Amino acid sequence: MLADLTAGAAQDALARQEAVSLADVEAQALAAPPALDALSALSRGDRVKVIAEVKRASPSRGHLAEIADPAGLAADYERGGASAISVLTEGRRFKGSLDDLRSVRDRVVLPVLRKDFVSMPYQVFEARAARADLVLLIVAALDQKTLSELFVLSTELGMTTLVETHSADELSRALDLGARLVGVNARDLSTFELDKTLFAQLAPSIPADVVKVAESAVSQPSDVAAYREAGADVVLIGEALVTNDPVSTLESFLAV
Ligand SMILES: O=C(O)c1ccccc1NCC(=O)[C@H](O)[C@H](O)COP(=O)(O)O
Repeated sequence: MLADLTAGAAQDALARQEAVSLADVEAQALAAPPALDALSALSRGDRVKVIAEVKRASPSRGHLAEIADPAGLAADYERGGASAISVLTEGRRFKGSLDDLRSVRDRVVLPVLRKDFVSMPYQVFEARAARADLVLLIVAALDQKTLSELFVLSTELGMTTLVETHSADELSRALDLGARLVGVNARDLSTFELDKTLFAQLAPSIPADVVKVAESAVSQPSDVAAYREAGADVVLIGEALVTNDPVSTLESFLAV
């Protein structure tokens, strides 16, 4: 599944490259206003922070929410206390787009994450051209050379990279890069199985100065509390926010 998602996202990026060349998208990226300092926005504070996700659908859950106005939803997230917004831009299975990201960027002042299956420099330039402040790189989807090249490119463009892991080996590959923002996804992206204990298993191996993100599987405040107890600085939440009232649900998660 992860290989299919990554290959599909690359195919779609190559199709967009027919319309806007690599040189043009690079020029747009370099001309964009500077990225916001997402790492500072997400660094450990007294309370857990939330990256709130704009997520219409997913391979594991199918249709989740219509979200006709992604910018309006992001504004609700901002009002509810989110520290950053994640926008799924993958079109085939998540029904997202870069237009969603651009409209969110225009509405909120929070850092915005491009959440996609990135495997090519073109997609990193696109993210910055759309004024994303963060980009996701999934260790399981990339060999170490490609991962490193995309990480360096994202950093050179001024973005923060959320490096996503799902095992001890992937975590060590993320730390080898010098990643400052590391995610542990409870969801196995190939089987969709959720392991809410994975973050607690891997977190002790993440250095104290690395910002730790627990991703997926939050459905109630006690899930946020458990991630926080296990050392999460940040929790990334999608489904629970798009299928419930976003402001009050977010507030309940932040009250733990
Ligand atoms: O959500 C999926 O089904 C999925 C399947 C394959 C690859 C990625 C997938 N989701 C991306 C994410 O990791 C989540 O959108 C994100 O962590 C939020 O998760 P949740 O709060 O459980 O919606």
